[in-house]
Amino acid sequence: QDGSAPTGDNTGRHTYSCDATNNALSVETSYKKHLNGSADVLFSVVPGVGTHLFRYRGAWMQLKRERQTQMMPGPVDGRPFETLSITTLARDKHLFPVLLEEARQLYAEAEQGAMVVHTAMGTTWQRFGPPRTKRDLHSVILDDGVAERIEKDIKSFMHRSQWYRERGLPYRRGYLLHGPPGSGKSSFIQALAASLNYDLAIMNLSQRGMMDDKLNHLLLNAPGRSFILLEDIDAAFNKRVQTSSDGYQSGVTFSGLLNALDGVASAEERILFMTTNHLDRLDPALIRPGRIDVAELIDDASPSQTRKLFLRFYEGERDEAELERAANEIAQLVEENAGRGRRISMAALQGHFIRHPIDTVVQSKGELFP
Ligand SMILES: Nc1ncnc2c1ncn2[C@@H]1O[C@H](COP(=O)(O)OP(=O)(O)OP(=O)(O)O)[C@@H](O)[C@H]1O
Repeated sequence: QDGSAPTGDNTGRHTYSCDATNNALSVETSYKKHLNGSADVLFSVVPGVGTHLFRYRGAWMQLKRERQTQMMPGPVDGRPFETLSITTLARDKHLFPVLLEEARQLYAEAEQGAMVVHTAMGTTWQRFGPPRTKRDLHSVILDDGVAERIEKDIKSFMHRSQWYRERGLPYRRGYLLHGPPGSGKSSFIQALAASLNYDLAIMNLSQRGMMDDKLNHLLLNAPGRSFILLEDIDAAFNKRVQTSSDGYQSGVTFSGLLNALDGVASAEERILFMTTNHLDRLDPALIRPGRIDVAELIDDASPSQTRKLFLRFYEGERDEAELERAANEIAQLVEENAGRGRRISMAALQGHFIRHPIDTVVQSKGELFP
């Protein structure tokens, strides 16, 4: 470390130079903060800014890493532009395509099986931590037919770019998932994106400093091949413009959201998901083709979801007939309580299954509806 202030930003990616001279290595640190407050820190040693010599398949090559003062514009993460130049003797130049192809493959392997999550920071999108392991779509259990309907719709949209283009329509689709907390809205969107090899760009409209113009800019400059997720959209306009004690203003207005959704059409595909716990608080003007094309209720646990979640959790721990009996018993309890207007979220059911091994899960079922 050369004692200078780290370059970087609040995403947690910092680069410290080991040495100001050439051939220096840099240590790149990235951290990912979890919701429970814990953090993972990763280090990697990379060639620092300057000139480096290395051997590749018997040939000497020179790598020059230069950093410009300008920052990368648009949906990337505010890092400076860099140029990497590789030089070798003319007799070894056939190795360039080999080296680039190997680099491409290594990159693809590292990203495979993982999805990148971007979050909105100011007016740019930033990668949120290292790529995440993809969640299996079948691990999110929605009520019968719901997941299949959404999946079918989105796949059909993905095959219709030509159709939209020929009719001069903006190539966009909007989905609204509404329902109580802990029903799997966010988990499903994340798993669906992963299953279709898309990344996720998450934005919360009520986050500090979010204003109409920022929202518009972020939507227009969303990262490529990503689902955009606007969380808790109702929370935003209930507050209107707020000024906190430090004079900081934030607030997205309803007309600001409509403008951003309708914004200047680009040829790029846009797949937008919105979630809310309160459908009744949304203005019907939102539900219009191009803004929200498909709205689905993602509700508290149904008896069928309860059964499936149970079987997924305890699969293989008893013989099938015994598991079926236990699953049905819990599902029946959920059904009886629903009849009395008492519902339970999938998140709460999951919590119960995590707390109890198969031996105690049925006898402690009373805890589900205290
Ligand atoms: N339908 C489901 N199937 C499997 N797991 C679920 C389901 N619903 C919720 N969970 C589990 O509960 C937790 C919370 O779920 P999630 O955040 O997706 O809910 P949500 O509906 O988006 O909630 P909120 O409205 O509060 O954002 C996650 O750990 C998830 O695995």
